[in-house]
Amino acid sequence: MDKIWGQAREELQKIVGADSFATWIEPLRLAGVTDGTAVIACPTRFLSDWVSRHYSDDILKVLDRVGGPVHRLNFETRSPVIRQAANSVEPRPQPAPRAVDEELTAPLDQRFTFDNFVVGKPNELAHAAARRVAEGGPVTFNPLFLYGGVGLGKTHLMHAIAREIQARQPEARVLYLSAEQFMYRFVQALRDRTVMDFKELFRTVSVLMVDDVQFIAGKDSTQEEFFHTFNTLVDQGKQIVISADRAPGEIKDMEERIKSRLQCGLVVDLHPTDYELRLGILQSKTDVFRLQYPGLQLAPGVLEFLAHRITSNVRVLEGALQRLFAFASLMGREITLDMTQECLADILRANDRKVSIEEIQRKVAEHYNIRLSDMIGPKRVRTVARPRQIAMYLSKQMTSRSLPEIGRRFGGRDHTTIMHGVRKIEELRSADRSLAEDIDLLRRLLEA
Ligand SMILES: Nc1ncnc2c1ncn2[C@@H]1O[C@H](COP(=O)(O)OP(=O)(O)OP(=O)(O)O)[C@@H](O)[C@H]1O
Repeated sequence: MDKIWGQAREELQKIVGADSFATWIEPLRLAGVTDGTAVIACPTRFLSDWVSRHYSDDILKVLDRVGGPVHRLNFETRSPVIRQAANSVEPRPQPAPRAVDEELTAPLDQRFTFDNFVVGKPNELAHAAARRVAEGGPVTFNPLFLYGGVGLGKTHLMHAIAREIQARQPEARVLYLSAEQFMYRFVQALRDRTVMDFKELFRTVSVLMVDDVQFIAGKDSTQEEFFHTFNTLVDQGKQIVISADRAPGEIKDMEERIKSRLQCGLVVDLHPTDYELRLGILQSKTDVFRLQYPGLQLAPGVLEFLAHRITSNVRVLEGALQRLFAFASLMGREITLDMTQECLADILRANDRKVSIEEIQRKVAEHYNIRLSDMIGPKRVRTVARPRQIAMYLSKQMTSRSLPEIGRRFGGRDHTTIMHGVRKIEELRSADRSLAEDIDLLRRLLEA
């Protein structure tokens, strides 16, 4: 069976494409073939319904060819290996179009465009400068130096610039590569005694873009060569764009004259993301995932929860959302707050901001001008009960405590009371703008 299914999978991947294959076919197994009926084991009912509706004909045709005769398919839901399967649906990198200089330039990721780049306060200057360079025209600042911490969008902006320039000026020679590639090319040229060709190649480009320039710090001959290349291009009025993980002045073991050259143009910083930017990015990525996983429902409050709890960097945020969609799709369930906490427990733990339930209760009580003791007391009047529910909601959102634990901290209330409170606020949030604003404010105060 394994051999037949192995061959069938290869053929199916060609027919349906890598992404659909990873999402829909990869988790399936061929359990057996009896009297022309193939039994396909699916980890969830959702998956079996979807596959039988959309891929039955393809599967039947392929199985008939490689393991035939097969006239019918029978989909059975069998216990899944969820985590493994969830891991396997990571979207494959798309084949990337290459920039003008096929031989030298690094491949550009087609997802990294200006359209897909979400702009907020922390990155608006970097974005504006990148756009300006991408528009072409007279070189006003040279180089453009973009820097910022891990996963904040430097490479994304670099690729977007390269693509945009290529689209606007197809004749321009845009050379985009990492500083590491620059060094390897240079070392290779030294070894092959083709340094003159190397120099010539670099010096004839229209736009040079070098990612992660901090890599060449401490590598003397590479720095020297980079410095000459840089100067020649600047003298010729060619645009240079550089990225690094820190400001030029802070790159250790980089020659002073290079540092000062790197600071000659415009140096812009991609700041760590704030809540609004993270939420914007999550909304934009969700639109993409919805196309990939049609029909999946996302409960209100989940994106806000992620934007609050995952603050490390955009790459982690994106990975978390991707895992969530894949998991929900395999389980055939709506993405709820509970599922999010279960599925992303490791990421959430790593990002835990350590806000305590007591702090939440104190802040909420102060904000609504009620006594702290009312948080745990029995009063049911709305002026007390509503703030208490808000504190329950924030405790669920901002800590990794379970519902029973939260219940204990709210005067020994049952976990179903906490669940009711959390749901109530989730509902009210979408309907009541001023309540939603209050909650956001409280969150910000607690995070500060
Ligand atoms: N503002 C944004 N809008 C949309 N996606 C973003 C944004 N910022 C970052 N990303 C996404 O986050 C991921 C990481 O970004 P990128 O690779 O550009 O980071 P980086 O700053 O180059 O990090 P590193 O220092 O690790 O190279 C990418 O998938 C990118 O598309």
